[in-house]
Amino acid sequence: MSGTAVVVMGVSGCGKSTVGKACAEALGWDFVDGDDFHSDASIAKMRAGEPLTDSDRAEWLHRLSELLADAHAEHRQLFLPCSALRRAYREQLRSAHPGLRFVFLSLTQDDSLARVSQRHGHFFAPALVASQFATLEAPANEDGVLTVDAMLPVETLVDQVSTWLNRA
Ligand SMILES: Nc1ncnc2c1ncn2[C@@H]1O[C@H](COP(=O)(O)OP(=O)(O)OP(=O)(O)O)[C@@H](O)[C@H]1O
Ligand SMILES: O=C(O)[C@H](O)[C@@H](O)[C@H](O)[C@H](O)CO
Repeated sequence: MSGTAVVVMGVSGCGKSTVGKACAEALGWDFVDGDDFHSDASIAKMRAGEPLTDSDRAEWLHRLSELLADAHAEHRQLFLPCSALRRAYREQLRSAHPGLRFVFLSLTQDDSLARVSQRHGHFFAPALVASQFATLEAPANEDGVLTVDAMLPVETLVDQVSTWLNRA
């Protein structure tokens, strides 16, 4: 699995950071949080309850693509949480890292809203959850994708991801 990178994707509150971090710890891989690559302007927008546009996301995805290209060149094993809501965003990331994999954490809008509303100290405004679902293009029929139920316990999700990676 040398050089494997996994983008943990899905709408806000699906558990990308939690599950990505737990998988990285369990497997001894690197963890880099995609949210750390947003511009200050994008963070301010999300805090204010304003959805990001394609052009807001373009620069962010460009930075993440550079990170993935470096990881590929260095044969780094990496978990990277990134919403990657649209297929075009995923294609952009794939073009930076051949063989890039995605774990899609799937959950309902009600469950996402409940999680985002209960979470404290995070910039993401709960009012934005609906727009996340409006933007989401689920990664059906795409190669290298594992879809999992985001409401399962974290340990179960780590097991599912590890089994999938070991099978490849
Ligand atoms: N499998 C799970 N079971 C129970 N609670 C979970 C699970 N996954 C995440 N959570 C909780 O749900 C909330 C959202 O999780 P997290 O911040 O990891 O989501 P996220 O997808 O990274 O969100 P964002 O994209 O908004 O940063 C947190 O309070 C976290 O503790
Ligand atoms: O693509 C987007 O609309 C945004 O990037 C969000 O999804 C955030 O990155 C994150 O999920 C919030 O914490």
